[in-house]
Amino acid sequence: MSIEIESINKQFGSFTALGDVSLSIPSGELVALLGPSGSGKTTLLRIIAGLESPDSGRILFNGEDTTESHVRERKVGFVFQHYALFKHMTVFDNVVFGLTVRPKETRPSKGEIRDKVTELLRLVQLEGMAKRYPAQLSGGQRQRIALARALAVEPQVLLLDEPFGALDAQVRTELRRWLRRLHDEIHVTSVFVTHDQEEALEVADRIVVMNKGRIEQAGTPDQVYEHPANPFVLNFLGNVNLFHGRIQSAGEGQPEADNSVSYVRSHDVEIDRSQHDSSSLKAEVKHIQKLGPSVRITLSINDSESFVEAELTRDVFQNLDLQQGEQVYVRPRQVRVFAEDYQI
Ligand SMILES: Nc1ncnc2c1ncn2[C@@H]1O[C@H](COP(=O)(O)OP(=O)(O)OP(=O)(O)O)[C@@H](O)[C@H]1O
Repeated sequence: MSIEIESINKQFGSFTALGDVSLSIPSGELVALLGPSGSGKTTLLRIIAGLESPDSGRILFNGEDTTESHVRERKVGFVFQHYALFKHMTVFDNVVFGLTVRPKETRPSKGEIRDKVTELLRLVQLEGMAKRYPAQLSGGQRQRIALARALAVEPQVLLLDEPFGALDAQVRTELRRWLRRLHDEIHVTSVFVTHDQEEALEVADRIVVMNKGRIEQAGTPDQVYEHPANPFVLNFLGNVNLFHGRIQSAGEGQPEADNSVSYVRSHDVEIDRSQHDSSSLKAEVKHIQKLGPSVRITLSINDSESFVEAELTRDVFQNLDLQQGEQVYVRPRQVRVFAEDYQI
């Protein structure tokens, strides 16, 4: 089922939660709504679901206006961050809940329901757990059961609001890979909300970057990462350094614009012991912070007030054998230039 979001506006009092948001989601796509807290992701998701109505604009499912139709008629499945399963019910009963509450005429037979649960538990890789209670499952397993429950009613659209937000980092990583594989298997049009750029980059077919109730950019993970439309997107998808005016990057010509701001991602800053070329800037190592597989170095550029952050792999850091207080050279590998007046 395709989703068409047409010029959606939503105010809460005088606050604009969504300002003229339009987006086309083709059938079968897995889309991530990515943005900082308060950017309007959940509001948009709730409007797609029919849990909230827009002040103006339309939502079309397969070309049909659903704006007035009730949440039950929209055939959407939900998974929320804290979608508590019914504690007193087994996994089996939780998964089939949406089917057993249907009127008799449309309710599947007991045999059909049993087959369905077996199939769904296979899909979420929790075969053999039908008789357990939620308290006997891990957080990650519970979210997979929540997903099985959402899928039981054969939704045309699956909406996920920070589905792995409450889980620890390792389980989160496992589950997002698993969600990607699951989507490759079932191809249901899915929209998931996240503020975690890594999660969006890894899972989604397309990322919609939101900020202050507007869409800053929509594109494939490669497009938004490699060709950010503006400094907000660049900054949100990785740490950046900001230089007023022009700076030269290694291997590239000098940027043209005069009143421009240059942005360099931390992992695009190279540190050398000797001056490489005219793009090298002399700097002092101020601070070294080890972050698992990478190391973040803060440097101050000599004869200026500017600080630069460089992110190095452990290997590169160890080879350089950097010490706090040392004089080195920094070289931006890739510089992106945007007009000065853009606010991050
Ligand atoms: N029912 C409401 N009444 C008033 N303000 C609201 C309501 N719902 C949301 N808002 C406001 O609208 C803005 C957007 O909220 P929304 O939940 O869509 O953001 P979000 O991007 O999903 O953020 P988060 O990642 O923190 O959940 C926020 O500033 C929020 O306070």
